[in-house]
Amino acid sequence: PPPLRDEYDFIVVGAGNAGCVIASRLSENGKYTVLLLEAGPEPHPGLNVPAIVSDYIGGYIRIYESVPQRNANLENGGIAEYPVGWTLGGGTSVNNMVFNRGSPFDYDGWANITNDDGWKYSNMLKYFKKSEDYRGDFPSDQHGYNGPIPVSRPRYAPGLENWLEAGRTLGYSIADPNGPQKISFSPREFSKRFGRRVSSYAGYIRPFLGRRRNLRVISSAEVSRVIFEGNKAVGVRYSTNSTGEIRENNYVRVRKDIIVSAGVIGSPLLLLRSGVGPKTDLDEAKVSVVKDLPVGKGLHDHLVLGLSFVINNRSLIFDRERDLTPEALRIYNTIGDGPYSTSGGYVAQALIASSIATKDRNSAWPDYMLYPIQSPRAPSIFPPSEGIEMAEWEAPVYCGVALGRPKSRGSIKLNASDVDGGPLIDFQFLSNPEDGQVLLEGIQTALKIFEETPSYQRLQARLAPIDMPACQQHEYRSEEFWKCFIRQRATAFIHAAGPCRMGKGEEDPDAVVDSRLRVIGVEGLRVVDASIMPNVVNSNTHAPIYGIAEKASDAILEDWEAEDVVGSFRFRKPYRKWG
Ligand SMILES: Cc1cc2nc3c(=O)[nH]c(=O)nc-3n(C[C@H](O)[C@H](O)[C@H](O)COP(=O)(O)OP(=O)(O)OC[C@H]3O[C@@H](n4cnc5c(N)ncnc54)[C@H](O)[C@@H]3O)c2cc1C
Repeated sequence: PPPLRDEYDFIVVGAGNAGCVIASRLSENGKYTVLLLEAGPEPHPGLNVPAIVSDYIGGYIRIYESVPQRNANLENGGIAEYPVGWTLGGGTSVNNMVFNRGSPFDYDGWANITNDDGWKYSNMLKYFKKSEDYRGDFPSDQHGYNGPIPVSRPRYAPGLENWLEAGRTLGYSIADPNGPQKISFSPREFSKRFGRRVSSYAGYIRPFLGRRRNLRVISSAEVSRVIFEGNKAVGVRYSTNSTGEIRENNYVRVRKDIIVSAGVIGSPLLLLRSGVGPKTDLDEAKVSVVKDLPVGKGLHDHLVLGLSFVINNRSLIFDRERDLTPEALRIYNTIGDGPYSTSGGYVAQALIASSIATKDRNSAWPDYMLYPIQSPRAPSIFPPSEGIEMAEWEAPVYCGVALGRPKSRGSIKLNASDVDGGPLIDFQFLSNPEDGQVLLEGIQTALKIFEETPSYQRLQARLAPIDMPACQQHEYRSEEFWKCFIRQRATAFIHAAGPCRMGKGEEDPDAVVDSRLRVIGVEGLRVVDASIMPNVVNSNTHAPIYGIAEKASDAILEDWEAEDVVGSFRFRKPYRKWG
């Protein structure tokens, strides 16, 4: 790698989904020096093989826990686990790779909130296209074909046809999951090439390592503070831990901008520890205040729960023990498909609008997502299938029910008695009752799909009995029962957003960054990642973050190119005077 300098034009904190895009784009034209600091290590190559990610993921995530929630996840004491990627590539090195861009209404809503039409879907489209190398089932002018992130889906997709047929029966169209979102059923597409994961690190950074002398990447380097002189961010302190030898208090200075892309927990935490946040909270934690801003407020996440069903056909599930055979490995290595290419049996999804969307006059804007998981091993956020009684020819499948446009808002705060320890994360799930209503309607639609459509009736699909003592005072499957079930089971979908939300600027009391993602009221500091979304998109989050980061890179380059022109005039003026 190029030698470490004392000072860089740009320092990017966090080589995750957004950070890799920013560091890559800012170093592309060769004019600027860029340092990319990542707290986690190099990712393990095993993370690239979708079916076996769970064997490796443990060493490459950090798991936070929420404070006990009053209305959600009660079966786990209200504590929602929140894992984040802790490795080069961040979330994109550990996630399930489901690629969904979200609804045009999501982005048009951000344009309204920020008063900046640059965020409208029609203006974001070029950035989505720039990030994408589309190989999916729905080619159109909505897609890019030369970007760093390949988007495709394996042909191996057990149960996909049943799902799509059920959608058609219920009157839904089958649509592109990554084009402008519609109320529809779809196959799922993923950020994979040849059945292998392509993370932000693999797509945006690795091809240029050693080739760009102006780009330096350091892994296992955790930034502890942004350092200010007055209200100007001038550098960062970080510790390194590459060879097991910890070196604290390294310092590096910045000439132009520090871009904080440390993720939805890491970014607000770093800002708060550095003195940017609500004055009362910082005073309580004895952190001296650089700028009083609502950092940490506005945290929210999609809320998800799993329903377990049983079907009569074991060939329609991915069963790891049965399916990962030497022959399957041969197929995977030859054509990049087959059981090794599946992200745990994720094959399809549906996006639907509830009565709440209609009440809000947004009936074309879906607000919940349903997705089948064709596997006995559900993600850890769902209960295991072991307890389900079934015949040997039967198989368990799950249906994920996810709230897409949550209205409840929570917060992330420093723990005042341990500023450098874990934060206090409070999603305030279901504090807005409309969120529970949307989930209830989601459950009802899932039941309709599995119990009332011929494609699942042929599979003799049935709901696995729910044994939930906390809800047994309610009639089984009554509305009250489901409301109780939601409070017991619903948990974080790991798509959190909002604690550094963007807004109109200084006059907007809820905003931390302006629409060019500059931290309000300080100089030389930006935030670019999931935490800037004022309202989370109604979709999985990694495809939208590629678009956000591409747009932000353009804004940063534009701003500094304009500044450099002004700067050169500032420099020349005295010459003219003296001349
Ligand atoms: C298990 C899991 C499954 C998921 N599945 C999907 C899916 O299928 N599809 C989808 O679209 N989304 C999925 N997501 C969500 C999605 O991946 C994330 O929302 C998204 O990648 C977050 O991007 P980001 O840029 O905001 O942050 P991240 O990608 O999390 O990047 C932040 C980076 O900053 C680093 N960091 C943090 N603090 C510091 C510090 N102080 N100093 C230096 N570095 C720091 C972290 O290690 C990390 O690498 C999933 C997430 C997880 C965890």
